[in-house]
Amino acid sequence: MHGPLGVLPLYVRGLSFEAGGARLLDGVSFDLQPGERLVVIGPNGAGKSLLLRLCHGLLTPASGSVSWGTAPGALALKRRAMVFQRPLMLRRSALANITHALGAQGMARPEREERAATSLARFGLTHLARRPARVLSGGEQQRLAIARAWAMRPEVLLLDEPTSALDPTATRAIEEMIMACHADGMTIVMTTHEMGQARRMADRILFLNKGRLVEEAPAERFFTAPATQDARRFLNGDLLS
Ligand SMILES: Nc1ncnc2c1ncn2[C@@H]1O[C@H](COP(=O)(O)OP(=O)(O)OP(=O)(O)O)[C@@H](O)[C@H]1O
Repeated sequence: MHGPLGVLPLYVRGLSFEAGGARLLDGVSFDLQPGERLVVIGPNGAGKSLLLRLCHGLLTPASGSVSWGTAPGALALKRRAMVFQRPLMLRRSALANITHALGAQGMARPEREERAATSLARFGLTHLARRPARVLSGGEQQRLAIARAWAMRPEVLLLDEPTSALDPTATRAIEEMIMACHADGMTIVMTTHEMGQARRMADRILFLNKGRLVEEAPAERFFTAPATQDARRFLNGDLLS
């Protein structure tokens, strides 16, 4: 999945974001290497969603830079996909939501149909193909959103709290899908509130607090021996936003 013009590594340097006169993200720097599962955690309002949105180009930084590999801009955008907390579905069938997204990327119709069907089958969702996407349950919609993202064959999948509105069964299904995307070669960046999920999913942790990157560490080390007092307090449930 990584062509010569890939989007990785990602280099984020001194990234800041301001709104309403407030500095909401302040000087965040990190790298992302191919094949990683990077999980961004931190209290409410820490800036996790902002960081993902800035990385995906949905927001413009006040200062600093986001630099995605060597692929030129338009191609780099095609090579990453973002999944939101509440999926955006068009008023059409589950299958058509995928074919539409592929069409928007310029894929020819016969290939779109085949790719969309393959994607639903990959995740055991074929039975939903003809159902209107908007009447699917929250968990089904999120599974469809990930199948749609997978269909684009991105190098990088960005997920912003993909399970926060879901029950434990649906959460497990989504986690398995994300792991399957990773097994298929995609690099994963996700935010979560749920520390059990962060432990299950992460190779590496970025811990944000009040718009700053407080700690960056391999997941095992972060959870067994956090280096900062803020991270220790957060893991003990004592650090509130
Ligand atoms: N476009 C915006 N304009 C003004 N303030 C914003 C904007 N987007 C986010 N914020 C504020 O920036 C801060 C960080 O928001 P962000 O959504 O990134 O936090 P988060 O870490 O994802 O939190 P949560 O875990 O609650 O989702 C919050 O105080 C939020 O209210």
